[in-house]
Amino acid sequence: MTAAETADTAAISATSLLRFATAGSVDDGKSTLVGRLLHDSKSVLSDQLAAVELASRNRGQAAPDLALLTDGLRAEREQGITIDVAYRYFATPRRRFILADTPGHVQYTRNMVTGASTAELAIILVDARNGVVEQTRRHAAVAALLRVPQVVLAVNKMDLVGYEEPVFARIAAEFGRYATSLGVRDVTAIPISALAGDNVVTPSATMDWYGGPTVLEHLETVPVAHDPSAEPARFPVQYVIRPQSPEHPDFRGYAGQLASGVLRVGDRVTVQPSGLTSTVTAIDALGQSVDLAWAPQSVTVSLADDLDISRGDLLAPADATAPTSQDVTATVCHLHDRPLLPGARVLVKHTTRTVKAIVREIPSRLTLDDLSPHPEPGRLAANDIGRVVLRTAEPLALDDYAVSRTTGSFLLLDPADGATLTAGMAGEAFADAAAGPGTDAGPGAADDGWDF
Ligand SMILES: Nc1nc2c(ncn2[C@@H]2O[C@H](COP(=O)(O)OP(=O)(O)OP(=O)(O)O)[C@@H](O)[C@H]2O)c(=O)[nH]1
Repeated sequence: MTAAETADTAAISATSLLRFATAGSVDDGKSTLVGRLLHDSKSVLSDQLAAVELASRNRGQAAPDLALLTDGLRAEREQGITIDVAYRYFATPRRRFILADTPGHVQYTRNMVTGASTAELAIILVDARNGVVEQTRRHAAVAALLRVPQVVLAVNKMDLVGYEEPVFARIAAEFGRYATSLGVRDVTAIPISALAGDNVVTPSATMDWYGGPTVLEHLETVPVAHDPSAEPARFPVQYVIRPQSPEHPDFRGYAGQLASGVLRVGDRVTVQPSGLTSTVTAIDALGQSVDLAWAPQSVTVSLADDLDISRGDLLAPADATAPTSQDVTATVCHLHDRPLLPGARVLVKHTTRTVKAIVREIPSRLTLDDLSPHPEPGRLAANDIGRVVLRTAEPLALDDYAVSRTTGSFLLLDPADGATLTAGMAGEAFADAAAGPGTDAGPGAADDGWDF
C-alpha cells in the first residue's frame, strides 16, 4: 500500500464512526428518542428489552416505555454528581456510533459542553407543541460555540399536533434562521414522534409530506469531515522513552497520540514552545515501524537530533507551527459552582501540558438567549459562557479552536485541589457576539511563583 492509499484508508475508516450528542429541555423526549433509536436499530440486547417490557407492564403500560432503556444510567447519575454525561456505543451495518447522552434538567450548558465537545453532530430536540424555546436557543448557541459541524433539529411529538406540516415548517424555519445567525452551516430538521416511532428509524406513513431522511438514516449517511491530511500535524509528547538497553544504547522516542493531521518519516518538525527543529527519522505504531501516522493514532516518534524534549512539548511541522504565546484570549464555559473572577490563579491544562496562569480579565459574558453581552460581565458563574484573557507562566503552543478542536481547547483547573473549573476554546467565538465592555484586571500577582 502506498502512503497516499494508507492515508485514504485512514480517512475511510474514520468516517465509519460518528460521535454525536443529544440536547433538549426537560420532557422533550430525549430518552424516548434514544431508546427508540437503540430499539428500532436492533442495538438492544433481548434481555434488556425483556426487562423494559416487564417494568412497563408492572406500571400498567401496554407498550414498552423505551425511555426506560436509558434509565439505568440515569439512576446512577442521580445518585452522584460525578456522572454528568453517559456515553453509549451502538452500531448498524453502515456505521458505529458514540452517543454522549447529556441530562437536560440541571446544569444543561455544562453538560452539553462536556458531551458535545468531541461530537461531530448534535441532535437538538424540541416539543412540536412548544416550538423553539429559550433552551433550544441556548443549545444551538453551545453547538455553534463548540463548532459542532452538523446540527439536527428533531421536532418531536408530532403526533400531538396532528402530524401537521405547517407546524413543523414554522419551527424548522425559525430554528434555521437563528442557527444561521450563529454561523451554524448545516442544519437538518426532521419531524418525528419518538413515542410512535415516526421517522426515527422507520419512515413515517402518517407524515408522507416529509421527503427527507429518518434520524437514523441521516446519522448513517451524514458526511463526517475526517480527512486527517487536511489539518496540520500536532503531536503532543506524552512520554519520553529512553530504554537505555544494551541493544539500543542511544534510543530515544517520544510517545503520544497524534491530536491532528498526518506525520511522516522525513518531516521537518519544530518542537514547541522551544522552537528547536529536527527531522522525523522513525515512527512506531503498535510495535511496527511505519512511514506515516495520522490522528488519532498513538505512536512513538524518533528524531534525528538529540534535543531537550519533555512531556507537554508539541511537535508540529516546521512550516505550520501553532501560535505560541503567554497571552491567551478564549471563549470559555464555566463549569464549577465556584465563580471565576479576574485575578484568579489557575492551572491551564492543554493537551499533555499543564502550566500556571492568572485570569487577567473577563471582558464579556454572553446572554445565550440572543448572544448579546450580559449587563454584568467581569465574573462567570456555573454554566456561564464568556471571554477570558489569561497570562500563562510559560508560553503555550495553542491553536485557534476554529483550526483544531483538540489543540485549540483547554481546561482551567484549581491549583488548590485540581478541580476542573472551566472549559476553554482559544480564539474568536462568534463573529461579533463576544465583544463587550472591558473590566479591570484583577489584583496584582504576588511574588510567590505567580508573577509572570
Ligand atoms: N405523545 C408523545 N409523547 C412523547 C413523545 N416522545 C416522548 N414522549 C413522552 O414525553 C415524556 C418525556 O419523555 P422523555 O423521553 O422521558 O423525555 P426526556 O427529554 O428524556 O426527559 P428528561 O431527560 O427528564 O429531560 C414521556 O412521558 C414520554 O412518553 C412523542 O413523540 N409523542
